[in-house]
Amino acid sequence: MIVLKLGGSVITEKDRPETLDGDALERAADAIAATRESGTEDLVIVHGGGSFGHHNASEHGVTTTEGTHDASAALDIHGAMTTLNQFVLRRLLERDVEAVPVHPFSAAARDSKGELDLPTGQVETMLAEGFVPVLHGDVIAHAGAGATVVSGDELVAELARALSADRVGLCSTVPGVLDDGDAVIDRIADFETVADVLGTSEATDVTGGMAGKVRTLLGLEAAASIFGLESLASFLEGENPGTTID
Ligand SMILES: Nc1ncnc2c1ncn2[C@@H]1O[C@H](COP(=O)(O)OP(=O)(O)OP(=O)(O)O)[C@@H](O)[C@H]1O
Ligand SMILES: C=C(C)CCOP(=O)(O)O
Repeated sequence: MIVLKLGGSVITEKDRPETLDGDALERAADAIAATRESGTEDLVIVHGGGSFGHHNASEHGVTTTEGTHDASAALDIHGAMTTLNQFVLRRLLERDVEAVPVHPFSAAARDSKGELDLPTGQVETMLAEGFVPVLHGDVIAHAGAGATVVSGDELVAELARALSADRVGLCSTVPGVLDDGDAVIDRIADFETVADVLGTSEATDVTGGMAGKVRTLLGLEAAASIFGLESLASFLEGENPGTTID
């Protein structure tokens, strides 16, 4: 079983609020549809926010740790993410991928230490019935903090653990994690050796950019790959393009 994240930076124009990158989303949907035709592996998709969600969260001062008790602020962030989710679902459905939504705001929560609790029974039943569940970064209730952001990367990690994923892929706007000479780093096994080159996102991003991504993926049992859109098809066909985090 594969857990795949479509980075918000790939499927949107991240520096222009609420702007889809329609071409990139179509290319991603084409690659997914092509492997669904031939493949039998279960697939769970998570997408990030890009220019949907991060701008709204930033305007309301909401991050993964700073919450809000203002329901309209939470709905503003959630609404941007469900709008993007509709675009993603539609492009997949147009290609006969049986994609169905799972909205984390209604399914997950954090405890007072910020630990994510994401029940996955519904995702497992969807998979067993042949659907492709599509989750997304969102706001979720957070004990003692109101509602905070949950990143697509956190959801990927939690799903990979709970569903014992065989493969985890993060399709981003870069061909992998880059070193200080902009070459793709093949393999990352610990945070400290790459900490100096890991930055945040160049665009508005409340969830930590590449540094947050690597940190989240390092704790996983399954190896994870970070790669660019040009390598999505090869990842889905079983290769390990870009950077492997294990
Ligand atoms: N060493 C690095 N190698 C590659 N990218 C890096 C590095 N340091 C910082 N970055 C930044 O991280 C970005 C990718 O992180 P980002 O969180 O934007 O990705 P995403 O998951 O695709 O998007 P989103 O968080 O919106 O879902 C790159 O576009 C780049 O600007
Ligand atoms: C900002 C929100 C609501 C979602 C963030 O998800 P990410 O783009 O995966 O970090």
